[in-house]
Amino acid sequence: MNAIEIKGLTFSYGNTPVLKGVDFSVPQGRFAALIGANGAGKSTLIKMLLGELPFTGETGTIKLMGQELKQFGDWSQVGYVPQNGMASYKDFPASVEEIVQANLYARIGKFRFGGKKEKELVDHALCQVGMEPYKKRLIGRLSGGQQQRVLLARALVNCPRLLILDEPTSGVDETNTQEFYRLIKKFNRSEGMTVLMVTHDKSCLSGLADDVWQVEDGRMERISEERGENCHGNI
Ligand SMILES: Nc1ncnc2c1ncn2[C@@H]1O[C@H](COP(=O)(O)OP(=O)(O)OP(=O)(O)O)[C@@H](O)[C@H]1O
Repeated sequence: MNAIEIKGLTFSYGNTPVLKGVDFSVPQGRFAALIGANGAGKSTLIKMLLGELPFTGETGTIKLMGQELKQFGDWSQVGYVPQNGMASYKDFPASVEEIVQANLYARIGKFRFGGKKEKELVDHALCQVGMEPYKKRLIGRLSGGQQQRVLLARALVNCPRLLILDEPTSGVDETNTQEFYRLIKKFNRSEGMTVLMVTHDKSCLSGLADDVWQVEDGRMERISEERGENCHGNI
């Protein structure tokens, strides 16, 4: 099954077309990278996948885990790490553990606070990314690379089947970038977690991504693969 399947997708901001008939799929368990020039439409595509932009069936189809986006409801299956996720929240008054736990509200419910089980899940997610020792610290008092690791823990706390990352290491130094990629690859391989990562860092892709897709002129083309049969169109 494809974790992501997009057919004939078009999207415009006002009268400006950005996506002009995108065909794209990521089979479950695979690691796909998305590259393309500034303004090519990568983040727009991610926003559409996350249901953050208006979408009508007339402009193509998006399926997540085999379900039409409009019907898809279990967002705990999807983890998301944004670009420079906490950069505009320097004084955000929440601790690392609160930031991660916030992603558990769907299971905690509106009327109570997280209990022992939720605290264990948060600790586990923070341990996985090496940030458990910082759990009481305010998020704004961490470095950019550390904040991105916390956002990765936040994405992982629900054990998602699909992890989407939008330039997760922009502004992160080389050593921490490599460590970040190593972690993502580990979850992809050991947990079978499907990964879609937007990146400008082409040098990282060898040995990391199974497929590399390029967005150009509103369309997508698969330009390379490590495991697969052909280099164009859907798998
Ligand atoms: N909210 C918006 N309203 C109007 N136009 C937008 C909006 N957001 C993005 N755009 C335009 O849509 C196009 C695609 O933008 P998008 O952010 O998807 O590109 P990108 O490939 O992610 O770029 P980058 O690599 O710079 O992050 C760009 O021309 C951009 O200026």
